[in-house]
Order: sequence, then structure tokens, then C-alpha cells
Amino acid sequence: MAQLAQIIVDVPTMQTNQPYTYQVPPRLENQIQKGMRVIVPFGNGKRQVQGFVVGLDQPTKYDGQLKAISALMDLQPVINDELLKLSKWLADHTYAFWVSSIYTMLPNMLKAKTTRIVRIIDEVDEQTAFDIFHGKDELDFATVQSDPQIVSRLLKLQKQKKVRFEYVVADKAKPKTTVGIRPQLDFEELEEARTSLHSNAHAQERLLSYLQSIIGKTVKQTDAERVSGLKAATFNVGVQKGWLAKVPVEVYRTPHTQEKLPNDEHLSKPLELNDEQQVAVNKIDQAIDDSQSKVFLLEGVTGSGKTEVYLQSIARALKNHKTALMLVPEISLTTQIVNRVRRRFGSKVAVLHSGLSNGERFDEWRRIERGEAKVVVGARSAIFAPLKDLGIIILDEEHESSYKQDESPRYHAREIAKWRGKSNSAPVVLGSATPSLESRARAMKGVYQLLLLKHRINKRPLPPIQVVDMRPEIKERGESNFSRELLAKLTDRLVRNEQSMLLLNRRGFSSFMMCRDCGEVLKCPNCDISLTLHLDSHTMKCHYCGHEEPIPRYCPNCGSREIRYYGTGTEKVEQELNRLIPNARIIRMDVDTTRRKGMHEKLLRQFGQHQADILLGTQMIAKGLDFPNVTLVGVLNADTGLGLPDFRSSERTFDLLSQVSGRAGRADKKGEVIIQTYNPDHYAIRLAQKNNYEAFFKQEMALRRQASYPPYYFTIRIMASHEDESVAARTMTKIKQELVENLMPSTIILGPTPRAIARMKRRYYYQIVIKYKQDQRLHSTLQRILQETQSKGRADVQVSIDPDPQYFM
Ligand SMILES: Nc1ncnc2c1ncn2[C@@H]1O[C@H](COP(=O)(O)OP(=O)(O)OP(=O)(O)O)[C@@H](O)[C@H]1O
Ligand SMILES: [Zn+2]
Ligand SMILES: [Zn+2]
Repeated sequence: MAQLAQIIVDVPTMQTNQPYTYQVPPRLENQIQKGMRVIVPFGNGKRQVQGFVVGLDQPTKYDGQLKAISALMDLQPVINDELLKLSKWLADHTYAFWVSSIYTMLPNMLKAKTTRIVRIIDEVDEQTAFDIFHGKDELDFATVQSDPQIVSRLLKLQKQKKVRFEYVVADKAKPKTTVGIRPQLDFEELEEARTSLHSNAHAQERLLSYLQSIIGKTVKQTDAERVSGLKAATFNVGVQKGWLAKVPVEVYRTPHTQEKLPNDEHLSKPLELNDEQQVAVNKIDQAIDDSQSKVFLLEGVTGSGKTEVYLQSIARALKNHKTALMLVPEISLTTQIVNRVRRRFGSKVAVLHSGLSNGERFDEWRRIERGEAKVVVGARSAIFAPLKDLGIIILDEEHESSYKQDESPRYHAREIAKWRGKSNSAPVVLGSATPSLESRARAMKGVYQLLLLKHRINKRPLPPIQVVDMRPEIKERGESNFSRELLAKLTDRLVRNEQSMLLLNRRGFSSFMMCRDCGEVLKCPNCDISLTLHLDSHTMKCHYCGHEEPIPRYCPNCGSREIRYYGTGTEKVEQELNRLIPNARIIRMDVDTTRRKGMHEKLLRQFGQHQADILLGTQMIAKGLDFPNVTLVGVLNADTGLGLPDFRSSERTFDLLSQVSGRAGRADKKGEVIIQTYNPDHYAIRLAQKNNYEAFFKQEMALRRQASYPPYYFTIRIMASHEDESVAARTMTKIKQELVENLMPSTIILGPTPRAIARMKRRYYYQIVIKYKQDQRLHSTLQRILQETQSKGRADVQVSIDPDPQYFM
């Protein structure tokens, strides 16, 4: 009788995208469980790879030639049944590899590192032993890989059977430990030791009584020293006498659990809800109590108290002994929002964001997995947090495109939230001041339940918005980032000791070098895109591939010295502002000033403490911030995103303007907003000015219907890339043919066309966009296309399929 296991191996190719059957050796039979990591031989047998157990059969009579599992890497499953099922669904629906989907759900540390080593198995000549192997009997192949001479020597030795290539799988998932103290004697024995002590051995006596108080426990030495008041030396004596042992104890690398929260008493209690909030909370509570997997769309204007609704719903789930998951966009995952949740729920909260080190993330993940954390706040990938018994799932700012992952697996957190809501019988709350058209349309159809918060807290008015046409400004005064109105208002705030926020819209925007004589624009040698000037490093950088070069002094095309810098970066705006209002204190927030860990929080804290008058920043300041003293918001360039070749560009502009306007006048001081633009008549700007989401929704829906775009149609993008442009184009022509032959006539197929940024990282990109309402043959056709194009021999053409793409650039 042999037990068999189905394993997904860590070899992401189309051929290996299904479970392989392995034999479970008898010694592992009692231990192995679904969801554990294993090491298995793969291919020619020498190679060892990591894999995941996705199925276990009852022991059957089997005596074929199946390979056996080499080792188990876990004592407990690292992926539970719910998430395992989800991983399969995810792979199918996003056209991704199953193993990539599993890894997406797990902390990086659980991805074992495979190294190729060369091992000496027979005597080799002295030169090889010393020069290549440095006297050892094995060698990490990666260290010599780039030296063709050494490689060819090793290959020769392999032929002579003197060395062997092996794969070693090393588990990186090491919990962090510290020194712990553990009594080695029982109470009586310690008592005995005490009576035989010298009468002046006070410290030792105290140690013995302390040990008696922790029998059967392990205590961190630092804690033991603190509690007992004894020195490290005394504990060492205890070790020598055999009273105690020093053993490793696990500690969490969780940065915030030790850190004390600011003492902000009134925030720690639930606020008294206003009527609108109460209605929303009641509806959500009902669904939590009844374990209904309903989807709510909580549409509330900025400052209407959506966050308080989330917090009270989370409290309800916890009261029912369930857990809660709250997602916020990475960019607004600031201490402000995290602290609001932590003040309410304390150490039950785990936080997952991209600023954590791999170790910290692994430890937060384990706190969740062990049920120690019941509330998770995090960015996109936190949707896979291993919480059990979910009682509620919340997506704040549900319209944010960053909830869609733009690399494989190309999932949208909203879809995963709905899947997990169903699987846990828990409601999902999608919150936004400006819901995505897709969600709002579903709410209108009754698929989602709409909950409205129409007013700001205490009926405070939304700030009035003034639109300033920059065209006459520039004509009269020359190039400037600041209109007279905006300057006057900024100065006025300074006098009144109030604060302002300035947004520089960076979407679709860059600061480039152009020659005034010949018009040459400095472009990246690898990508079809202009290089961006970075004043801090004094270089030109490509934002796609990372290429970097010095700022040129002469035009590389015609040699002219008239090469100038165009466009506006935050640094340049800051310089101009310093000149125009010299006594204003400015904090600049952009990718450059927030790159260092903790800077984001630090700058926001400084602004919150009024150490600056003006917060100047990019999109990262537009969302979720709540500063009571901010009474003026200025948008320097509202329209840079409007010209992009993307059907969502108006929606994004409207969202951004509404969000950032909402930062003004949130407390008792009245706020106002100035929007500078070259397109004052564009409907997205006009309707944002009027705070009229409803009218924007109607007008945008009409346009989408006319052009057959979402939410009327679903879209899928297929992309092929190759270093040779004609190969990419030819692949796409073939794919197009296959689509036309197989899909329903009602489905619209656009392209193939070169992508808007046609060349990136030395590869040419072609795309096809499919628009469909319902097409039963679509899924299987796409799966087949993927199979065909990814099969061996054609690996140099990369084909990807992106369901519901958020960008078409
Ligand atoms: N019921 C309430 N009573 C008093 N104050 C409240 C109440 N609900 C929320 N607040 C306060 O009102 C302010 C705005 O609320 P909150 O930040 O939750 O709004 P929001 O809708 O999430 O805002 P945004 O979408 O603009 O980020 C906060 O300072 C919050 O503490
Ligand atoms: Zn030139
Ligand atoms: Zn580049």
C-alpha cells in the first residue's frame, strides 16, 4: 500500500501547470497534510524543487515507478483549504500559473531558495581543488557562472564523473529567536537548592525564588532580568549550577507591537454615529449577524465618516467571534489610518504593507495564521491574509486602480474580496467618495446594496472649488506654476496661521530634456519613452527600466548648447514657491523625499504638528489624510492625465480632484479649493468643481455605452512582446485569427496594434483588446492560446492575458 500526493511544483511553465503525483515515503505518511511545502525531485532526478501538496489520496495499491517526496518543509500547512481553493480559482481566472498564484498569497520567506552547487565526488587535480573549490568539496555555482573558462572546466570534470551538479533547496523561513530562561528543576528541587545556599548569597536566592515562579515556562532573558532585578551574571551562575537552561524563544519582528500608541483617549472609544452612519452600520451589522455574503457599496462624500462605519462594523464582527479584513490603497496606508484602527482594537491588529522587511511580513503573517491577530489592515495583497472565520471584508477607496495587480497573477482585490466573502459567508463593504463606474452600475442594478453618506460630519459644507484658467495667466505673466489667485490665497493662509496642501498631478507627466534648436528629446535607449530629470542625483532616469545617465550639456543630435529642461517636477515647484513666498515653510512629499523607510510618516507627522505651512506633493497626498488645520487645497495642474489614450482618463481625473478637494475644511475651519487647468471646460473638471458625482456618473456612463466600454462591456487585453518587432506583430496576427474563428460574433476584437509605449526594456509590444458581454467560448479559447504560445520552443515570445486591465498604455 502506498500513499500518493498531488504536488504543484515550483517550475512555472505551462507544461507544469498541473499537479504531479508523487509517492509519500512511509516515514512521512503520518505527517503530510494538504497545504504543506515539500521538496521533490523533478525532471532528470538530480534537480530538487519546492512544491505544494494540493491533494492527498487514500493509500492505494500502486507499484508503478513514481518518484517519492524527498522531504517535508513544514510541520503544519502554510496554506489552508480556503486559500488553496482560491489559488486554483485565481490561476484559472487570471491566466496565471497555479504556483505563482500560491506564492502571491504567501510571504516571500516561504519561497525556498534553490541553489545549484557543484560537489566533488572523485579526486580532482590540485589546481582545481585550490583555484576553483578553494579547498572545500562544494561550490555555489552562481559564484562562477559568469566565467566561461571555469564553467567549461567544470563541465569537463562532470563528464569524467569527478564532480556532480546538485540542487539544494534552502528554507528561508526562519523565525527570529532570542535567549530565553527555562527552569530545569521542579519546585521542590529548587527549594532544596535554596536551603543549601550560603547565607550571604542573596542574588542566588532571589534567582531561585524567581525560577520557582516560572516553572514550566520559558521567559525572555531581558524580561526575566527586568522582572527579577537580577544581573545577567547571576543567570549564568544558575546555568552552571544546573538550575536553569538558556533556550531560544521565538520573537516577532513586528515593529509596532512593542511601540506604544499615543494616548488619545477619545479616539479609542466608538464615536456616536450620526443618522446616516447609523443606517449604514445597522445594515452591515445585520448582514454580519446573519452571515450573509452581501456586497455593500458605501458611497460617502469626503469627510462623511466612512472610516467610523468601517471601525464599528469590524467591532461587530469581533463581537461575533469573527475576524475582519480591511484594505486601503498602499499610498494612503499611513500611520493616520493605521493608528485609528490600532487605537480601537489594540494588539489584535496586524498591519501588512510594502514597507515591511521580509522578516517582519513573515512574522505578521504568522500572528494572523495562528489567530493572534484578528483584524488585518493592509494594502492589496493583504486580501490573502490567512484569517479564519472572516466576519467582514472592507475595501476603502474601492475605485483605486492600485487594487489591480499589474503583473501575473493579474488579480483585482475587489474580486478576491467577493470570493472570500462568499466562501466565509461574510459581507463585503466597498467604500468610496467616487465609486468606480463598474461598482456604481452594479449598485444601480441591485447587485450591490447602496449605502449613502451624503453629508460631511456635523453637516460641515464641502469646500467651495474655484477653477482657474491658466491660459490667460501664462499669456500675461509668462511661465509659472502659480496663478495670482492661488498665490494670494496661500499668502492669506500664512497670515491666518492655517495650512495648505498643493497637489502636483504627475499622472502621464514627466520632466524631460528637449533641444530648442532641433527639437530632440532625450529618450531611453531601451524603451520608447523620454528620460526624466532627477535633480537630487543629477541624472536622467528611465522610469520603466531604470536606465540612468548624466544630464547632457549639449544636444546629442545637433550639438547645440540650447538644451533645456521642460515640464515640472515637485522640486522645481518647490524652488519657485520659495522664491514667490520666501517665508512659507514647505514640506515636499514625492517618491524622492519618501524613499527612505519611515520618511512618509515623519513628514506627515511634522505637517500635522504644524512644523510647515504648505504640504506640496504628488498623488500620494491626495487620499485619506485628515488634518483639521488645512483650509486651502490647490491643484497645480488638473489636466495632465486627460490626454492619455485610456478610456478611464476622465474618471481618474474626476476621482483625483474630488479626493484632494476633500482634504480641505474637515474640521471647524472653513476650507476652499483652487484648481488650475488648461481645460476649464472639460466635464470632468467642471463636475468635480460642483462636487457632482451623480452628474459625472451619468455623463460618463453615456460615453461608455456609446464606445462599448466597461461597465457595459468587459475587457481583456492580450499582449505579445519580442525583441524583434515583426515576431511580436506576427504572433498577434495569428492570435487574432484564432480569436475571430472561435469567439462569438457579438464580441469585439480590437487590434493588433503597437502598445502606446511600444518598446520597453528592449522588447516590442503589440496588443489586442477584446470587448465582450457574454462569450462562453472566450475562456477556453484564451486558455488554449496561452497553452500554444507558451509551449516549448517559442518561449522567446512572451504572451500575457490581462482580464479587466486598468491601464491601456
Ligand atoms: N459620528 C461622528 N461624530 C463625530 N466625529 C466623527 C464621526 N464620524 C467621524 N467623525 C470624524 O470626522 C472626520 C472625518 O471622518 P472620516 O475620516 O472617517 O471620513 P471619511 O469619509 O473616511 O473621509 P475620506 O473619504 O475623506 O478620507 C474624522 O476626523 C472623524 O474622526
Ligand atoms: Zn539639437
Ligand atoms: Zn528604459
